[in-house]
Amino acid sequence: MWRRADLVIPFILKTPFPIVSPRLLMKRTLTTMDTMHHSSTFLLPTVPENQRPSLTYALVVLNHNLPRFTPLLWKHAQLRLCADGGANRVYDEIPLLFPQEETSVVRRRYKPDIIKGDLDSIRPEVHDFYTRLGTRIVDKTHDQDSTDLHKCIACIRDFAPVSDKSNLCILVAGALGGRFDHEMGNVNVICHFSSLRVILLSDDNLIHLLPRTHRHEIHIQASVEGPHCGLIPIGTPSKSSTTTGLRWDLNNTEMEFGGLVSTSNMVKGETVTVQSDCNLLWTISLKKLW
Ligand SMILES: Nc1ncnc2c1ncn2[C@@H]1O[C@H](COP(=O)(O)OP(=O)(O)OP(=O)(O)O)[C@@H](O)[C@H]1O
Ligand SMILES: Cc1ncc(C[n+]2csc(CCO)c2C)c(N)n1
Repeated sequence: MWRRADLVIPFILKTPFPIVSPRLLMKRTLTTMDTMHHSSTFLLPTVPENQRPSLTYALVVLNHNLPRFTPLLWKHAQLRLCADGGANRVYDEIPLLFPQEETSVVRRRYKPDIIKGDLDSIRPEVHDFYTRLGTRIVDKTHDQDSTDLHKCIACIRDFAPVSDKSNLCILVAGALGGRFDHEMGNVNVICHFSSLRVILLSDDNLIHLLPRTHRHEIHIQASVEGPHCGLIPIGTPSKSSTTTGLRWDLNNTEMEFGGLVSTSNMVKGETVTVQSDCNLLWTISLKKLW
């Protein structure tokens, strides 16, 4: 659980996926490589007892169309940030998801803990509204070399309590389907913070990184996601990727941009496993339920 004091006391990052040398990595691959589990239970209205995640969630709202399931993410999260103009989205769009309720009541219920960025997009009335509610507004105008999302993830990484770091999961709402430079900037952020679990979300898609340091088990929540999926080598070509549970499985397969990348693939059952010599992006379609 985050307390206010936790937000102001920096801690040294203890990476959940320690950096290992290629030789050691090879040795571990041949012996035991740790398995990392992934499950989109944060998209379920109620999570069954036997699927309760051991993760702590933080939510970052970006300045693009809010996914309709944002209230669900908000409920799961223990810390809620808006990246600059993301605050306008919470202010304008959350009340539209509750048409039966009074706008001002809904607005007060959805109070971000922090608004962070260069603050060139948040509107003055939105800034005033959340200042009065007690939201911490962090102005970083001088930094024009990193995106507002980058600033938010760095803030969560630096200020989350040490005990929460290894099971911290950051959900990013409104990350896809907008301006392509912003989308690529958002994907770059998950690569930059590759030791953290960061999940990019839109109404239609979910994307996260599968670090090469681990074997991965993805537990498909078929009621909310799939069947369309993809595995994409990002940054460097993969000499060898192997999967189970896909319509078109990879078997020590090479992948690279300009050659083969696994798009338009499909999940077959409840579990997909992935192992690769490179970091891969995992993407899966979301169902139109909300
Ligand atoms: N069209 C979009 N598609 C995807 N993500 C977006 C889009 N617009 C904004 N974002 C995300 O929301 C964050 C906040 O955006 P905002 O519009 O407030 O500021 P910006 O000046 O456009 O972004 P930045 O300062 O990060 O370049 C951005 O850092 C980015 O991650
Ligand atoms: C090579 C290079 N390309 C673009 C930018 C501009 N830029 C990158 S992130 C960002 C957002 C700040 O909120 C801005 C303006 C830069 N600095 N360096």
